[in-house]
Amino acid sequence: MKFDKLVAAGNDFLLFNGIENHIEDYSKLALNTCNRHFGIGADGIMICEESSIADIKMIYYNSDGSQGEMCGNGIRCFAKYIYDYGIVNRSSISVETLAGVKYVDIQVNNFNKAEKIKVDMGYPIFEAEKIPMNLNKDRVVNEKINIDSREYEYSALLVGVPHVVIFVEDIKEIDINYIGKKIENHPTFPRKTNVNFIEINSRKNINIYTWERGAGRTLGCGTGSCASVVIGNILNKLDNTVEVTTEGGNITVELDENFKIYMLGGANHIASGILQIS
Ligand SMILES: N[C@@H](CCC[C@H](N)C(=O)O)C(=O)O
Repeated sequence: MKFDKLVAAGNDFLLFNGIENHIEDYSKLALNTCNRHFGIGADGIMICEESSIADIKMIYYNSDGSQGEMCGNGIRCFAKYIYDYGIVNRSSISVETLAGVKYVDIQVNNFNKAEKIKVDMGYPIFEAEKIPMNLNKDRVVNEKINIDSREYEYSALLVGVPHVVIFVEDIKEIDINYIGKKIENHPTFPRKTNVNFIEINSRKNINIYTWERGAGRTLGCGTGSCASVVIGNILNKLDNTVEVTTEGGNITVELDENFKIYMLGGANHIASGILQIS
């Protein structure tokens, strides 16, 4: 079966055409192909399928074989894949995801290939119950969580997938592999969570380190970048338009006055190949 590898902000993905191929088990496909030693290597996979409510359906699985409702860097790669291969022949595309229909605008280069992609990410969800969390609160802002003997001040919200946002003075001092995994699996989050550590450079620029639910440490996270800007804005630490510096590249996040989120960034095609199915 043909695969393509794309990357956005250092978050790498394998894309498969589910319209042309019958794929038996997406979870197994993700586990096998994302493995960086025995597979191709990626943070997750996406499959395109026909949609009855949008131009196209995006199915997302993390590298551990779990399904994700949405992926911010992923949807930019997905849009590039769909546009560049002419699967949908328009530069404004609606994409069905498990987190609702997302609207994507593609800016093309001189070779008629997708270069910059703007995604209307919709509205964040703040109610603890819907994130979901074992808490009864309308907003989870500046709550406390204990990991081993240390207390962290965190905020949580749903931007398609659950996110925890923690502001720190120096992100390099955080043992994200250890703390990220602990918070991901903390009993407060019955469906686990993504975890973002943020260092503020100015009201318009932050650095972010992310630990992803289902994928572990990644170089960037689109939904995590959006979640972090929303919380930073609520706490009056950040403006409405923020450049998010991930370890794999920059993403611009814009909020309107009602917290509707727009995410803008690039996506690159790395390779195409044939997967041997045994
Ligand atoms: N890489 C992501 C998020 C992918 C989904 C996530 N790990 C989950 O299942 O919660 C992004 O760029 O948003």
